[in-house]
Amino acid sequence: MSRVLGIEGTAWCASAAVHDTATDETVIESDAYEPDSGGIHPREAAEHMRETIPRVVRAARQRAERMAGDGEPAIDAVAFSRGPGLGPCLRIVATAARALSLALDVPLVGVNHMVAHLEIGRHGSGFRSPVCLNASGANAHLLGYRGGRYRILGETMDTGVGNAIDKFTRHLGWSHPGGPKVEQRAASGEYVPLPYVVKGMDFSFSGIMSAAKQAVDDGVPVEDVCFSLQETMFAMLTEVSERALSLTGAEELVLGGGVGQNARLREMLATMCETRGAKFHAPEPRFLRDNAGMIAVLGARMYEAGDTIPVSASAIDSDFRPNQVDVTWDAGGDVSVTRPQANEIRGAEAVVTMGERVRKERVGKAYRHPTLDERLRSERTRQEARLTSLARREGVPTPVVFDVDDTDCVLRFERVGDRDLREALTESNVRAVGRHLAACHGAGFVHGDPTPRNARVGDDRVFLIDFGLGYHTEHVEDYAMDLHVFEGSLAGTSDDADRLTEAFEAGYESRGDAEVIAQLREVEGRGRYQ
Ligand SMILES: C[C@@H](O)[C@H](NC(=O)OP(=O)(O)OC[C@H]1O[C@@H](n2cnc3c(N)ncnc32)[C@H](O)[C@@H]1O)C(=O)O
Ligand SMILES: [Fe+2]
Repeated sequence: MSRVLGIEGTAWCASAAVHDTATDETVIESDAYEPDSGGIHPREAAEHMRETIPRVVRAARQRAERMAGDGEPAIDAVAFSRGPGLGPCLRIVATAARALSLALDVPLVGVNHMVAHLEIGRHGSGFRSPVCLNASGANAHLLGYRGGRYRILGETMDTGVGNAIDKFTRHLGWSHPGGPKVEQRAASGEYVPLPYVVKGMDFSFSGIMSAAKQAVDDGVPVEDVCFSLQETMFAMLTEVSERALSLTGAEELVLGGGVGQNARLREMLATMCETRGAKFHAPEPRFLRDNAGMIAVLGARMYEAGDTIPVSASAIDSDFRPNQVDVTWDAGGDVSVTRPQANEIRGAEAVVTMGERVRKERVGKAYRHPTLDERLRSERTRQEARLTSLARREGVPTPVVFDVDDTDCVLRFERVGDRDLREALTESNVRAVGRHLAACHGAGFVHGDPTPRNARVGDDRVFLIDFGLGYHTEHVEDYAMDLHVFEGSLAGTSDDADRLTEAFEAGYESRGDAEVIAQLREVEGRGRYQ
């Protein structure tokens, strides 16, 4: 049993909290930085931390003393947000934490802010092996625990979800944070189409933000743009969450991050989970937005697992990624991969009935706006039929398409393979996938969602299926993204990802363009905190 004081201050929220593991009580003292105009200015934010951290820490210490029994130490350890975040802010928080740990002579715990955003949901729900959606200011990603670390199953390729919304509201001259204001104005809006960009479990917000700004400049009512922004961005997040549940076989979803305070996002995720028969948990708002409570809760778990650091090794890391953290506490079981196949499979998007032939119906999604829903379903049905046939002509094994109905969104295919690649993850099979993707790219299109689930293995061939997210493109970046999606799903689902990734790339290189592999390295190395 322990009582841990946590300190948070990665960007806008100066906060200190105490978590008592005996009573499961968490008290939080916060002081928000509110810029006079524009977005967060790093120097002003750091100034805010300098001014307010001592006060919130003092208040939290007083609360800890009141919680402690007679003769008992009030605080057993000091935990702090080590990153990611704004360097000048992180340094002030770290300095305060080090000083307090030395003064009280208690251990120091360095917490990853993003892992804290999701662990607070796991703590509150009691879920064992959830998929976690972090929808915060500077980030947006899907995580699943496997083999000692949280793996990034999917993430934004550019801006974090909250920052994207805030950039849009800055264009309108609204003050920071923009998220709550967009939610308010959306209440009276109507749907207008905006770009919808999902690549496997990755996604991008840059196109939609420019389109939203342009729409306002063109005179589209602001309420309508706010409404559609939410409908589109949150449908993207819900779709990738569903795909992650489907790919990993997980049956629990937890939400984390400041954007999780948005009622429409929570509603969409809850509806999606209910339809799938999965469980959904969103922490209460005080634990969703930045707060030191989540730092104290995870800090206490780490402290009890002996995961403390000496002051000399407590440097901050402004790009600290969640998959860099060695999980020392009980993070539940690995998300599983393969499950027995039934004749009716509910994938992320469609109901697939396997008879002599395969019938695939893209069913309506109750969570998304009907107009958007119809558009996505019929576009993807048509696209899947076209690209499946085109890939065959390029020598890639794919099923024959017998029938396309883009009104009811039903396709009928030849049945191929006898299991999917998740159950046959061998080097030679992933090498074949590499070769097949190279052939598609050579013909000027991408698959769009190449995961082990979308490859079927037969006696002597590996078939690609499910081209619904594919599109024609000449951009090397798009080809690299295709590879990135496949490699990401290997990392998320296999314990042997490194060896398989190598084989996959060797297969690609045997047919494909070396420039694409070079671009893939670029994509992987890109700092995504904007
Ligand atoms: C690295 C760290 O500093 C960063 N934290 C962060 O950005 O604060 P957080 O509290 O998790 O999220 C703030 C974001 O959450 C958005 N937000 C707050 N209320 C919202 C609402 N009702 N609807 C939509 N967005 C909302 C804000 O506009 C802002 O962009 C992060 O976790 O990425
Ligand atoms: Fe955050």
